[in-house]
Amino acid sequence: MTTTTLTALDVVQDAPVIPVIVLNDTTHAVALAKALAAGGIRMLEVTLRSPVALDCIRAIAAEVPEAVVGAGTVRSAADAQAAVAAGARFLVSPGYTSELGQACQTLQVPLLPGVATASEIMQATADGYSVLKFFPALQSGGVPMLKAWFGPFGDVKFCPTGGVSPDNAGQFLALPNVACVGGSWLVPAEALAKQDWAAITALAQAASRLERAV
Ligand SMILES: O=C(O)C(=O)C[C@H](O)[C@H](O)COP(=O)(O)O
Repeated sequence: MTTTTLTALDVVQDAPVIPVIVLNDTTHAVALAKALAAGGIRMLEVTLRSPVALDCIRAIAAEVPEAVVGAGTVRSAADAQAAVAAGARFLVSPGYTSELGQACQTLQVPLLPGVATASEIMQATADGYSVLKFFPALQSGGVPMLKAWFGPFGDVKFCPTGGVSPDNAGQFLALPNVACVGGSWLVPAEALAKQDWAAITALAQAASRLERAV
C-alpha cells in the first residue's frame, strides 16, 4: 500500500486490533514493529506521548516495510504535520477538532478521530470522517453505547479504544459497527523492557486471530 492509496477503512480492516504503542527507547522501535508484523499486526499506532516518538516513527517507516506506521495522541495540526513528516501513514487522535480534520485533509493522510458523544460523531462526519475511534471506549459506555449509536449512525465504523482487553475484545468485535479495536495490551511495558520480542509476536498472533463481525 502506498501513502496515497491508504484509507481509514484500510487501516481498521487490516487486522482485528491496532496496538497502541508507547515507546521511550528509540532502539526498541524497529524490533518491536517487526515482532508485531511477524504476528500479523501491521497497522501500528505509535503514540506521540514520548520525546522519542517521532524518531521511532521515522525508524519504523524506514526499516520495516512490512508494517504501516501511524501516529497516535495527535492533538493538533502541528502534531499531524510533524508525524507525517516523520513518516506516519495514518493518524489517530483522542478527540476531534475541525482544525485537525482540515489539517489531515490538506496532508492527505487518513485520520481516525476520537469521539465519545453523538455531537462529536456529528461534527466528525460533517467534516467527512466516517471511520472513528471511540475513546475512551469502556469508560464512555462500551458495548451498550455502540449498540445505541448503530441506530442513528449506522453508516459509521468505530475502533473502540481505552479499556479494551483480550477479555472483552470479542464483545466489541461482534458488533456490526466495530471494524477493529485498539489497545495497549499487545505491547506490555515489561516485555518491551526485556526486549521479549517472541512474547510480543505471540500476543500479536492471538490478536490477529480474533473473530470479528465486519
Ligand atoms: O494516547 C492516545 O491517544 C490514546 O489513544 C490512548 C489509548 O487509546 C489508550 O491509552 C489505550 O489504552 P488501554 O486502555 O491501555 O488499551
